[in-house]
Amino acid sequence: MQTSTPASLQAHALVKRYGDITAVDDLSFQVRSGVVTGFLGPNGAGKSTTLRMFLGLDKPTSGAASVDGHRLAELPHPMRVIGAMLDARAVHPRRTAADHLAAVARAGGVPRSRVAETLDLVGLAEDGGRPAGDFSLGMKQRLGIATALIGDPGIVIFDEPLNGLDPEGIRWARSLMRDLAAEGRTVLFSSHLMGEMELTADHLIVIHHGKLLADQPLKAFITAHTSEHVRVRTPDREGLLDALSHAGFATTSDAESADVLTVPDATTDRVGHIAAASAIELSELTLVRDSLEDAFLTMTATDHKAA
Ligand SMILES: Nc1ncnc2c1ncn2[C@@H]1O[C@H](COP(=O)(O)OP(=O)(O)OP(=O)(O)O)[C@@H](O)[C@H]1O
Repeated sequence: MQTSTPASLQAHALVKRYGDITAVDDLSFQVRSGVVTGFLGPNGAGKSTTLRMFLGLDKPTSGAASVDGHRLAELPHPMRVIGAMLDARAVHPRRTAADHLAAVARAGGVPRSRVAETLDLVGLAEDGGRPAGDFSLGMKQRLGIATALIGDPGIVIFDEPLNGLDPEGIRWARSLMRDLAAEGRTVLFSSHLMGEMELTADHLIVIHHGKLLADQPLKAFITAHTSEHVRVRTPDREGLLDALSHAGFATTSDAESADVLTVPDATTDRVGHIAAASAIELSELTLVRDSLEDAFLTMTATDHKAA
Protein backbone atom coordinates (compact mmCIF):
# COMPACT_ATOMS: atom_id res chain seq x y z
CA MET A 1 0.00 0.00 0.00
CA GLN A 2 1.12 3.55 -0.69
CA THR A 3 1.27 6.16 2.00
CA SER A 4 0.27 9.73 1.23
CA THR A 5 2.04 12.79 2.64
CA PRO A 6 2.42 13.03 6.44
CA ALA A 7 -1.05 13.16 7.85
CA SER A 8 -2.48 14.18 11.14
CA LEU A 9 -5.63 15.01 12.97
CA GLN A 10 -5.92 18.15 15.02
CA ALA A 11 -8.60 19.18 17.46
CA HIS A 12 -8.40 22.85 18.33
CA ALA A 13 -10.52 24.19 21.23
CA LEU A 14 -13.22 21.82 20.06
CA VAL A 15 -16.65 22.17 21.68
CA LYS A 16 -19.87 20.27 20.94
CA ARG A 17 -23.09 20.93 22.79
CA TYR A 18 -26.35 19.09 22.35
CA GLY A 19 -28.84 21.35 24.11
CA ASP A 20 -27.79 21.37 27.76
CA ILE A 21 -25.26 18.58 27.30
CA THR A 22 -21.66 19.53 26.62
CA ALA A 23 -20.39 16.37 24.93
CA VAL A 24 -16.98 17.83 24.01
CA ASP A 25 -15.57 20.61 26.13
CA ASP A 26 -12.66 22.71 24.82
CA LEU A 27 -10.66 19.79 23.51
CA SER A 28 -7.26 20.35 21.88
CA PHE A 29 -4.93 17.59 20.77
CA GLN A 30 -3.02 16.35 17.78
CA VAL A 31 -2.70 12.82 16.46
CA ARG A 32 0.65 12.03 14.90
CA SER A 33 1.43 9.76 11.98
CA GLY A 34 3.54 6.62 12.32
CA VAL A 35 2.19 5.58 15.71
CA VAL A 36 -1.00 3.95 16.94
CA THR A 37 -2.94 6.36 19.14
CA GLY A 38 -5.55 4.99 21.53
CA PHE A 39 -8.55 7.16 22.30
CA LEU A 40 -9.73 6.32 25.78
CA GLY A 41 -12.57 7.54 27.95
CA PRO A 42 -15.50 6.16 29.95
CA ASN A 43 -18.94 5.75 28.37
CA GLY A 44 -20.30 9.12 27.37
CA ALA A 45 -16.88 10.82 27.57
CA GLY A 46 -17.31 12.29 24.09
CA LYS A 47 -15.11 9.98 22.02
CA SER A 48 -17.60 9.21 19.25
CA THR A 49 -18.71 12.84 19.08
CA THR A 50 -15.09 13.93 18.62
CA LEU A 51 -14.48 11.32 15.92
CA ARG A 52 -17.68 12.36 14.15
CA MET A 53 -16.50 15.97 14.07
CA PHE A 54 -13.22 14.95 12.40
CA LEU A 55 -15.30 13.16 9.79
CA GLY A 56 -17.63 16.07 9.17
CA LEU A 57 -20.60 14.07 10.49
CA ASP A 58 -21.19 16.50 13.34
CA LYS A 59 -20.60 20.24 13.27
CA PRO A 60 -18.55 21.71 16.14
CA THR A 61 -20.38 24.25 18.29
CA SER A 62 -17.04 26.07 18.31
CA GLY A 63 -13.40 25.27 17.63
CA ALA A 64 -12.14 23.11 14.79
CA ALA A 65 -11.41 19.50 13.94
CA SER A 66 -8.99 19.38 11.04
CA VAL A 67 -7.65 16.63 8.85
CA ASP A 68 -4.25 17.29 7.34
CA GLY A 69 -4.72 20.94 8.21
CA HIS A 70 -8.11 21.22 6.48
CA ARG A 71 -11.73 20.73 7.32
CA LEU A 72 -12.85 17.48 5.70
CA ALA A 73 -15.25 19.34 3.39
CA GLU A 74 -12.31 21.21 1.87
CA LEU A 75 -10.52 18.02 0.76
CA PRO A 76 -11.08 17.15 -2.93
CA HIS A 77 -10.75 13.36 -2.34
CA PRO A 78 -11.48 12.79 1.36
CA MET A 79 -11.62 9.00 1.04
CA ARG A 80 -8.01 8.93 -0.11
CA VAL A 81 -6.96 11.00 2.89
CA ILE A 82 -9.02 9.58 5.73
CA GLY A 83 -10.96 6.37 6.28
CA ALA A 84 -13.12 5.51 9.24
CA MET A 85 -15.14 2.77 10.80
CA LEU A 86 -17.62 4.19 13.27
CA ASP A 87 -20.39 1.61 13.20
CA ALA A 88 -19.66 -1.71 11.55
CA ARG A 89 -23.39 -2.53 11.38
CA ALA A 90 -24.06 0.36 9.00
CA VAL A 91 -24.18 -1.85 5.90
CA HIS A 92 -27.18 -2.76 3.77
CA PRO A 93 -27.93 -6.38 4.79
CA ARG A 94 -28.88 -7.63 1.31
CA ARG A 95 -25.90 -6.11 -0.44
CA THR A 96 -22.87 -8.33 -0.91
CA ALA A 97 -19.65 -7.29 0.74
CA ALA A 98 -18.03 -6.69 -2.66
CA ASP A 99 -21.00 -4.62 -3.90
CA HIS A 100 -20.93 -2.57 -0.71
CA LEU A 101 -17.22 -1.83 -1.14
CA ALA A 102 -17.69 -1.13 -4.87
CA ALA A 103 -20.41 1.43 -4.07
CA VAL A 104 -18.19 3.10 -1.48
CA ALA A 105 -15.24 3.11 -3.92
CA ARG A 106 -17.38 4.61 -6.67
CA ALA A 107 -18.66 7.36 -4.39
CA GLY A 108 -15.10 8.21 -3.35
CA GLY A 109 -13.51 8.13 -6.79
CA VAL A 110 -11.44 5.10 -5.82
CA PRO A 111 -10.51 2.46 -8.45
CA ARG A 112 -12.64 -0.69 -8.37
CA SER A 113 -9.50 -2.81 -8.14
CA ARG A 114 -9.31 -1.78 -4.48
CA VAL A 115 -12.41 -3.90 -3.73
CA ALA A 116 -10.64 -7.25 -4.15
CA GLU A 117 -7.43 -5.90 -2.60
CA THR A 118 -9.26 -4.66 0.47
CA LEU A 119 -11.36 -7.81 0.89
CA ASP A 120 -8.12 -9.78 0.80
CA LEU A 121 -6.47 -7.43 3.29
CA VAL A 122 -9.20 -8.02 5.88
CA GLY A 123 -9.44 -11.77 5.34
CA LEU A 124 -12.78 -11.72 3.49
CA ALA A 125 -11.47 -12.71 0.04
CA GLU A 126 -13.72 -15.80 0.01
CA ASP A 127 -16.78 -13.95 1.29
CA GLY A 128 -17.09 -11.01 -1.09
CA GLY A 129 -20.12 -12.53 -2.83
CA ARG A 130 -22.11 -13.07 0.37
CA PRO A 131 -24.74 -10.61 1.62
CA ALA A 132 -23.35 -8.56 4.50
CA GLY A 133 -26.54 -9.34 6.45
CA ASP A 134 -25.37 -12.97 6.71
CA PHE A 135 -22.06 -11.96 8.26
CA SER A 136 -21.17 -12.59 11.89
CA LEU A 137 -20.40 -9.51 14.01
CA GLY A 138 -16.68 -10.21 13.62
CA MET A 139 -17.02 -10.41 9.82
CA LYS A 140 -19.00 -7.16 9.84
CA GLN A 141 -16.15 -5.59 11.78
CA ARG A 142 -13.73 -6.79 9.11
CA LEU A 143 -15.97 -5.37 6.39
CA GLY A 144 -16.13 -2.08 8.31
CA ILE A 145 -12.34 -2.01 8.45
CA ALA A 146 -12.22 -2.77 4.71
CA THR A 147 -14.59 0.14 4.09
CA ALA A 148 -12.27 2.44 6.05
CA LEU A 149 -9.26 1.27 4.03
CA ILE A 150 -10.80 1.25 0.54
CA GLY A 151 -9.30 4.63 -0.45
CA ASP A 152 -5.83 3.60 0.83
CA PRO A 153 -5.94 6.59 3.20
CA GLY A 154 -3.05 8.06 5.16
CA ILE A 155 -5.29 8.49 8.21
CA VAL A 156 -7.56 5.84 9.72
CA ILE A 157 -10.05 6.13 12.54
CA PHE A 158 -11.57 3.05 14.11
CA ASP A 159 -14.27 3.35 16.78
CA GLU A 160 -14.23 0.14 18.83
CA PRO A 161 -12.67 -1.97 16.04
CA LEU A 162 -12.26 -5.03 18.25
CA ASN A 163 -15.94 -5.44 19.17
CA GLY A 164 -17.18 -8.87 18.19
CA LEU A 165 -13.82 -10.16 17.00
CA ASP A 166 -12.67 -13.57 18.23
CA PRO A 167 -9.16 -13.91 19.75
CA GLU A 168 -7.61 -14.58 16.33
CA GLY A 169 -9.51 -11.58 14.91
CA ILE A 170 -8.34 -9.35 17.75
CA ARG A 171 -4.75 -10.38 17.13
CA TRP A 172 -5.23 -9.71 13.42
CA ALA A 173 -6.75 -6.25 14.00
CA ARG A 174 -3.96 -5.40 16.44
CA SER A 175 -1.25 -6.28 13.93
CA LEU A 176 -3.14 -4.52 11.12
CA MET A 177 -3.20 -1.28 13.13
CA ARG A 178 0.47 -1.64 13.98
CA ASP A 179 1.32 -2.34 10.32
CA LEU A 180 -0.68 0.69 9.15
CA ALA A 181 1.24 2.88 11.59
CA ALA A 182 4.55 1.30 10.58
CA GLU A 183 3.75 2.33 7.00
CA GLY A 184 3.67 5.91 8.28
CA ARG A 185 -0.09 6.30 8.54
CA THR A 186 -2.01 8.01 11.32
CA VAL A 187 -4.03 5.46 13.30
CA LEU A 188 -6.56 6.54 15.92
CA PHE A 189 -8.73 3.93 17.59
CA SER A 190 -11.01 3.73 20.57
CA SER A 191 -11.56 0.60 22.61
CA HIS A 192 -13.03 -0.45 25.91
CA LEU A 193 -10.70 -3.46 25.93
CA MET A 194 -7.90 -1.88 27.87
CA GLY A 195 -5.69 -4.95 27.83
CA GLU A 196 -5.85 -4.77 24.04
CA MET A 197 -5.21 -1.06 24.01
CA GLU A 198 -2.18 -1.63 26.20
CA LEU A 199 -0.85 -4.13 23.65
CA THR A 200 -1.66 -2.01 20.60
CA ALA A 201 -1.33 1.71 21.30
CA ASP A 202 1.92 3.68 21.46
CA HIS A 203 0.25 6.89 22.49
CA LEU A 204 -2.90 7.69 24.45
CA ILE A 205 -5.42 10.47 24.39
CA VAL A 206 -7.68 10.22 27.41
CA ILE A 207 -10.87 12.23 27.76
CA HIS A 208 -13.51 12.43 30.47
CA HIS A 209 -16.66 14.58 30.51
CA GLY A 210 -15.54 15.88 27.10
CA LYS A 211 -12.27 17.28 28.51
CA LEU A 212 -8.70 16.22 27.84
CA LEU A 213 -7.22 14.31 30.77
CA ALA A 214 -4.02 13.03 29.19
CA ASP A 215 -2.12 13.16 25.92
CA GLN A 216 1.07 11.18 26.32
CA PRO A 217 2.90 7.98 25.39
CA LEU A 218 1.12 4.93 26.81
CA LYS A 219 4.11 3.89 28.91
CA ALA A 220 4.43 7.37 30.42
CA PHE A 221 0.69 7.38 31.20
CA ILE A 222 0.92 4.06 33.01
CA THR A 223 4.04 5.14 34.94
CA ALA A 224 2.48 8.47 35.92
CA HIS A 225 -0.79 7.02 37.14
CA THR A 226 0.14 3.70 38.70
CA SER A 227 2.46 2.37 41.32
CA GLU A 228 4.45 -0.81 41.78
CA HIS A 229 4.40 -3.00 44.82
CA VAL A 230 5.92 -6.26 45.95
CA ARG A 231 3.59 -9.16 46.63
CA VAL A 232 5.01 -11.66 49.05
CA ARG A 233 3.58 -14.89 50.45
CA THR A 234 4.96 -16.57 53.52
CA PRO A 235 3.95 -19.21 56.08
CA ASP A 236 5.49 -16.89 58.75
CA ARG A 237 3.28 -13.84 58.32
CA GLU A 238 3.91 -12.32 61.75
CA GLY A 239 7.68 -12.80 61.47
CA LEU A 240 7.81 -11.11 58.05
CA LEU A 241 5.53 -8.27 59.12
CA ASP A 242 7.87 -7.64 62.03
CA ALA A 243 11.04 -7.79 59.91
CA LEU A 244 9.61 -5.48 57.24
CA SER A 245 8.35 -3.04 59.84
CA HIS A 246 11.85 -2.89 61.41
CA ALA A 247 13.25 -2.15 57.96
CA GLY A 248 10.81 0.78 57.65
CA PHE A 249 8.26 -0.71 55.23
CA ALA A 250 4.54 -0.10 55.71
CA THR A 251 2.99 -3.41 54.77
CA THR A 252 -0.64 -4.25 54.12
CA SER A 253 -2.31 -7.66 54.19
CA ASP A 254 -4.22 -9.09 51.30
CA ALA A 255 -7.93 -9.05 52.17
CA GLU A 256 -8.49 -12.45 50.56
CA SER A 257 -5.54 -14.48 51.79
CA ALA A 258 -3.89 -13.81 55.14
CA ASP A 259 -0.51 -15.23 54.09
CA VAL A 260 -0.11 -12.64 51.31
CA LEU A 261 1.45 -9.27 52.12
CA THR A 262 1.70 -6.19 49.92
CA VAL A 263 4.78 -4.00 50.29
CA PRO A 264 4.56 -0.63 48.52
CA ASP A 265 7.66 1.22 47.32
CA ALA A 266 9.86 -1.86 47.65
CA THR A 267 11.88 -4.09 45.36
CA THR A 268 11.85 -7.89 45.31
CA ASP A 269 15.62 -7.83 46.05
CA ARG A 270 15.10 -5.78 49.22
CA VAL A 271 12.14 -7.82 50.51
CA GLY A 272 13.96 -11.09 49.69
CA HIS A 273 17.03 -9.85 51.56
CA ILE A 274 15.04 -8.81 54.64
CA ALA A 275 13.30 -12.19 54.73
CA ALA A 276 16.58 -14.11 54.30
CA ALA A 277 18.28 -12.09 57.05
CA SER A 278 15.54 -13.22 59.47
CA ALA A 279 15.51 -16.81 58.10
CA ILE A 280 11.88 -16.40 57.00
CA GLU A 281 10.60 -18.80 54.35
CA LEU A 282 8.92 -17.22 51.31
CA SER A 283 6.62 -19.08 48.95
CA GLU A 284 6.13 -16.18 46.51
CA LEU A 285 7.93 -12.93 45.77
CA THR A 286 6.61 -10.86 42.87
CA LEU A 287 6.87 -7.29 41.62
CA VAL A 288 3.34 -6.23 40.63
CA ARG A 289 2.89 -3.39 38.17
CA ASP A 290 -0.54 -1.84 37.73
CA SER A 291 -2.10 -2.18 34.30
CA LEU A 292 -3.49 0.44 31.94
CA GLU A 293 -6.91 -0.40 33.36
CA ASP A 294 -5.69 0.40 36.89
CA ALA A 295 -4.14 3.66 35.64
CA PHE A 296 -7.30 4.63 33.80
CA LEU A 297 -9.60 3.84 36.72
CA THR A 298 -7.34 5.72 39.16
CA MET A 299 -7.25 8.75 36.91
CA THR A 300 -10.94 8.93 36.06
CA ALA A 301 -11.92 8.25 39.71
CA THR A 302 -9.66 11.11 40.89
CA ASP A 303 -11.04 13.42 38.26
CA HIS A 304 -14.59 12.44 39.21
CA LYS A 305 -14.01 13.46 42.82
CA ALA A 306 -12.41 16.72 41.74
CA ALA A 307 -15.26 17.54 39.34
N1 LIG B 1 -27.01 13.25 18.89
C1 LIG B 1 -26.95 13.48 20.20
N2 LIG B 1 -27.93 14.16 20.85
C2 LIG B 1 -27.85 14.42 22.17
N3 LIG B 1 -26.84 14.00 22.95
C3 LIG B 1 -25.84 13.32 22.39
C4 LIG B 1 -25.84 13.01 20.98
N4 LIG B 1 -24.70 12.32 20.70
C5 LIG B 1 -24.04 12.19 21.87
N5 LIG B 1 -24.72 12.79 22.88
C6 LIG B 1 -24.28 12.87 24.30
O1 LIG B 1 -22.96 13.37 24.32
C7 LIG B 1 -22.20 12.71 25.32
C8 LIG B 1 -20.98 12.07 24.69
O2 LIG B 1 -21.41 10.96 23.88
P1 LIG B 1 -20.40 10.11 22.99
O3 LIG B 1 -21.21 9.10 22.25
O4 LIG B 1 -19.55 11.04 22.19
O5 LIG B 1 -19.50 9.41 24.09
P2 LIG B 1 -18.49 8.18 23.94
O6 LIG B 1 -17.26 8.57 24.72
O7 LIG B 1 -18.31 7.83 22.51
O8 LIG B 1 -19.27 7.05 24.72
P3 LIG B 1 -19.28 5.43 24.49
O9 LIG B 1 -17.95 4.93 24.98
O10 LIG B 1 -20.38 5.02 25.40
O11 LIG B 1 -19.53 5.19 23.05
C9 LIG B 1 -23.13 11.75 26.01
O12 LIG B 1 -23.66 12.39 27.15
C10 LIG B 1 -24.22 11.53 24.98
O13 LIG B 1 -25.43 11.20 25.58
